[in-house]
Amino acid sequence: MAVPVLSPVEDAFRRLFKLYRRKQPLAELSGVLDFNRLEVNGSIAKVHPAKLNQSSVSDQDTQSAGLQPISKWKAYGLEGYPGFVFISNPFLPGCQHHWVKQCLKLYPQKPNICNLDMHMTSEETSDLWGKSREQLRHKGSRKRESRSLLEKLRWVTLGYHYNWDTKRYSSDHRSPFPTDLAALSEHVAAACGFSNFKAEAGILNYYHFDSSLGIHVDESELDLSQPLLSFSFGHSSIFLLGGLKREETPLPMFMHSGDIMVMSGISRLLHHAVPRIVPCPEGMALPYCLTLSVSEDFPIGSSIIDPCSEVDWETCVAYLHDSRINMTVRQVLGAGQTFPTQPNQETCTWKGCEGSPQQDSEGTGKRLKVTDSS
Ligand SMILES: O=C(O)CCC(=O)C(=O)O
Ligand SMILES: [Fe+2]
Repeated sequence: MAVPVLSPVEDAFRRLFKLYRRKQPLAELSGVLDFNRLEVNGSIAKVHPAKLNQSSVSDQDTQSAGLQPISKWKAYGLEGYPGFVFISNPFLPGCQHHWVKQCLKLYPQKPNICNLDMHMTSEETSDLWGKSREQLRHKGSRKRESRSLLEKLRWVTLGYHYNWDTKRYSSDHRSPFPTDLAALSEHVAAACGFSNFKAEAGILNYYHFDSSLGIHVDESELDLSQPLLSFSFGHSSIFLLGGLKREETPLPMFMHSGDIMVMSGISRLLHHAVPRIVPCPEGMALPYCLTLSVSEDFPIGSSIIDPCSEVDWETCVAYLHDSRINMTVRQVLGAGQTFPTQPNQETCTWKGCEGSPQQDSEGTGKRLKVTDSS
């Protein structure tokens, strides 16, 4: 006889996740912390300025990665969340375009891996950009069923490819990590005090207005003493930052285009989720910061930012109309560390790590990916 599966007791995190994911009626968002509106809602949590290492990266190097000088960044910490740093859009005008284009045009290409590879041939998944451009251009006038391949993209893995089934990385499942994204990540990590951070794995998540990402902890990396970096572009999201235990009540906050989150120390192991994508605060088709162009004196030739042509940007804009892209970057191995020879050998190098499996929103340990509500 089949043993009935008991559904887990609904905890505070799951309750809030469902509340914010709900479409009808939409949840009241006044309790969601907005780092751009601290004068209005700063009392939702105790927010304080985060101390950055201003001399860790030269102004020339930050500029080359499309970032403002570190001295100009608005960076915040949260009382009760040691190691958590929120950097409110530190990108220079027009420089987010490069990262959006890379996420749509370059990073989905082989040898990187994406969700479409799971059920399509390599020929079918080659040149997603070229195959989607026309459809994206006619987005306004077409039916929902005719989503382009780019709009069917849910995730891309870079560097050490995260294995969604085993929830592990391995030495033989790796491709070169993009050098531009490594430089951006290493500058941000250095500014937050992690000058030897190595960008080794990336997970890019692609969301639409009906997408969410369930409750989970990122703990598959073997060196958890290094931070996890998260970069957001396009429409905004509600991000729920929970506790070490899955059921603890999370703090809801907005992530807008250009915002960066750094999770380190204890915060590296906190549960989190993205229940909902919401239109950018300006209520426009595109966040205001994405309508800005690169300034005339930007040193394009000596930058890792490759200017996005007008026609490429048109395709990006059509895609971003109802989308959000998030890039997370992780260091997998500590200096001199290697992968365990036996699959179950514990090698985690941070004492806070208990090595339990990544959990999805149902707490079943199933694969965790961006999903769309039907
Ligand atoms: O999209 C986000 O903001 C979060 C992504 C995330 O948590 C992950 O990729 O592990
Ligand atoms: Fe995560």
